[in-house]
Amino acid sequence: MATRIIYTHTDEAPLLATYSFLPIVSAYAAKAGVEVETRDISVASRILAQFGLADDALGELGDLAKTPEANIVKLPNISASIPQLKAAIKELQEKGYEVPDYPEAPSTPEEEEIRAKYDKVKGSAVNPVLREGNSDRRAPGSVKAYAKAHPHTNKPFSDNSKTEVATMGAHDFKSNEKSVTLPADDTLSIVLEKADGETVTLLAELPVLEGEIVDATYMSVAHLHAFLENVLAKAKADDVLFSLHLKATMMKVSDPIIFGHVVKAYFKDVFEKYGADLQAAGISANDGLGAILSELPKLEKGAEIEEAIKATIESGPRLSYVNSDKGITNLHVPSDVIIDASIPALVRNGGKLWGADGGEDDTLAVIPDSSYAGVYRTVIEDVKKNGPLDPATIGTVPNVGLMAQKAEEYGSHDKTFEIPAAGTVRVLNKAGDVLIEHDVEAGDIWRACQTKDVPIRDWVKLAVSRARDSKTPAVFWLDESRAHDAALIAKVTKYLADSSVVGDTEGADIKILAPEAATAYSLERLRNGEDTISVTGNVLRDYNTDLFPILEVGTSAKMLSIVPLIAGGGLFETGAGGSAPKHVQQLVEEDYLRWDSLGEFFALVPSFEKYAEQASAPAAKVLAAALDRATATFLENDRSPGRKLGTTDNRGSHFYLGLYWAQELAAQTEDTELAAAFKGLAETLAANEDKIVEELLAVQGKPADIGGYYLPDPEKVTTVMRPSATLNEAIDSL
Ligand SMILES: NC(=O)C1=CN([C@@H]2O[C@H](COP(=O)(O)OP(=O)(O)OC[C@H]3O[C@@H](n4cnc5c(N)ncnc54)[C@H](OP(=O)(O)O)[C@@H]3O)[C@@H](O)[C@H]2O)C=CC1
Ligand SMILES: O=C(O)CCC(=O)C(=O)O
Ligand SMILES: [Mg+2]
Repeated sequence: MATRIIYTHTDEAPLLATYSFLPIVSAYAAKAGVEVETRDISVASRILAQFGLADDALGELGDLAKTPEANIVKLPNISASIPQLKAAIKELQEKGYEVPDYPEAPSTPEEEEIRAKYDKVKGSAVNPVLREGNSDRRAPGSVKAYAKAHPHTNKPFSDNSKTEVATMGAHDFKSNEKSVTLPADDTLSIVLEKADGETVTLLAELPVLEGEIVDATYMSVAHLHAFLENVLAKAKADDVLFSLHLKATMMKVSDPIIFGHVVKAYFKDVFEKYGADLQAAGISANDGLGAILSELPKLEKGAEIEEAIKATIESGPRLSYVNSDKGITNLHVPSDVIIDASIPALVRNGGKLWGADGGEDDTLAVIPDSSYAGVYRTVIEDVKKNGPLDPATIGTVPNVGLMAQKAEEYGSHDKTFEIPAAGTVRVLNKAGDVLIEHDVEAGDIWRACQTKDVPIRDWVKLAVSRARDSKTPAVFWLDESRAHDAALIAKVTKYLADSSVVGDTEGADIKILAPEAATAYSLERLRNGEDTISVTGNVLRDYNTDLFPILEVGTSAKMLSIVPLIAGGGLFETGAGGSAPKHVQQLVEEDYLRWDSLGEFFALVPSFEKYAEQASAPAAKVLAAALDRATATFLENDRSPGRKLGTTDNRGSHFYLGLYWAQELAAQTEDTELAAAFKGLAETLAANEDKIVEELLAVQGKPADIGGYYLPDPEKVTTVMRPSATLNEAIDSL
């Protein structure tokens, strides 16, 4: 397979930005003989692929990620909740694609098959496929320097702030966890023996490898209900906003169920009275209040139910709102409030969220499972006690995350079950021995997780090499009182002592601390201006790489996010954040895109470097070095998009990056042919700066037509995202 860089087409804001930025990248790369191709892994394209109407680009890239040739630049994509999936299906149908409706309650084999296809598209369906390596995310030095010179505001909590985290702490995933490390390759099975003696096979075959850690746990639904009743009463008594924080996208099986329980608990009276009507109409609380409200007009008692819902909101604990103007509550859509981004945004905002009237207030942040809630609780307590973190002076907390081969909770979906009847769930080996068992009740959410040994070794090795290379202390965030973590600690300790795995650890400062202690330790160092690498499992990888960047540099979009693939290739993620749906809304309303592509700029540097190595193409290295210097100039000159109309937006930021990059290429002496090729463009762009900026600003302020949301029209988007004829001509004639 010829070496090439695959630049992914995804969704929402990063997709729009791609229409502006990729023409520049492709033109520059072509001059250096670097091949850049695109693959469409948007949610729309993945739906079409399931029904044979588009290529299976994700499948292709998943295979590629397992080879040394892989060089993939992966932009953030939508991890679709059911309401988003249905909206995408509707848009495709309206555009003439023959894709079936989403079967809410499949009753025939054909419907089951359709449902299974959509389940492959649902939730976080891209990242786990491409992430065939562990994760190295950090704020580049230039970004830290920029943040220190131009600190954003982390607001203080008020003296009597009532904001706090509520979590179960018992009878939840954390407290019920059991773990085993497999002594040999095996095939496990998961069975439920019901109280009446009948045996149900939940999963017939679960192949495992020697040294693999398998754990299982469950959340008791009865205790979840009791907890929710308490927290709803507490939010009401304390007169704070009630907000729920889950990861319904990544935890696509368990968390929508938990979300549904919260919706049902908040609207308890409504569900007691009208639950049967809603169920009969195929309306699921798991899809959120938004989905319920939009289906009500079709119901005979629709108006009555809507009144009851309104009355509950008025009399119940005050809800936090995602968009007060549009009446979108925290409980509207399971994917609107995603914990990794939502809690850091809350901390940055002085512990306040928004209420029904758009005013800010303190909140009771509800995180049902206690596995990682303590991290956020520790941060909130720290900020309450010591004041906000000051971006001008604090250090940094980079992350090395265990992620490969669907490690831990984020790979648990095919092993997660809403238990149909009381009994005992058992994990058995092939010989029939019981490895793990739990007594469960109907409705409990039971799940198993797998963590393979090869990724663990690779992760420990990566942590040590990052600690050594950056001369930064590293802390493994592992809790010996948690069964899974205890198994992991045994391996970490073993591999740290094995130089054949980690090389020389001389001089590397490495600790193991439980997550809360690790948070406190890292925060103390952070306040002293010191850096501490967090070495974590997959969930804290996700949480920490939004949390610390948002507090340190204002956003996780500016992160360097590298996935050294175990097979030798490279996956370069662009930033650590998501696809910023609010940004699309702004573009459509006023032709202004505030998406910051720094993550893309940073990802391309190591991607070109990798290409240089893979294809023995020194010109790619020159391209990388020039881009790196151009990005530094870009930051020095403050060329990132502003937030408001009338300033340089995403498109203008690409012009400046293109200008600086061309100037760097023209000025370098390593590859004189390349320098000559860019001389003219660098001059043209510099000479036309005012004209280009004017052309880019001229379009702002009016609605923009992109011809769709999930599958926008490429021609229309091109027109919107490339509005400067002068810039286009210069780039296209390179
Ligand atoms: N790697 C991936 O593929 C990821 C995908 N996702 C997906 O993204 C979607 C949205 O998730 P959400 O939790 O809202 O998180 P986002 O990171 O998309 O958004 C949170 C906020 O962060 C800011 N932000 C994020 N990226 C940028 C950027 N490049 N430039 C400027 N600001 C940025 C925006 O703030 P403001 O509005 O103030 O400008 C945005 O509203 C979901 O579908 C989710 O599943 C989420 C995380 C990672
Ligand atoms: O895949 C997803 O849904 C989100 C991924 C994410 O948030 C992350 O990796 O930081
Ligand atoms: Mg994340």
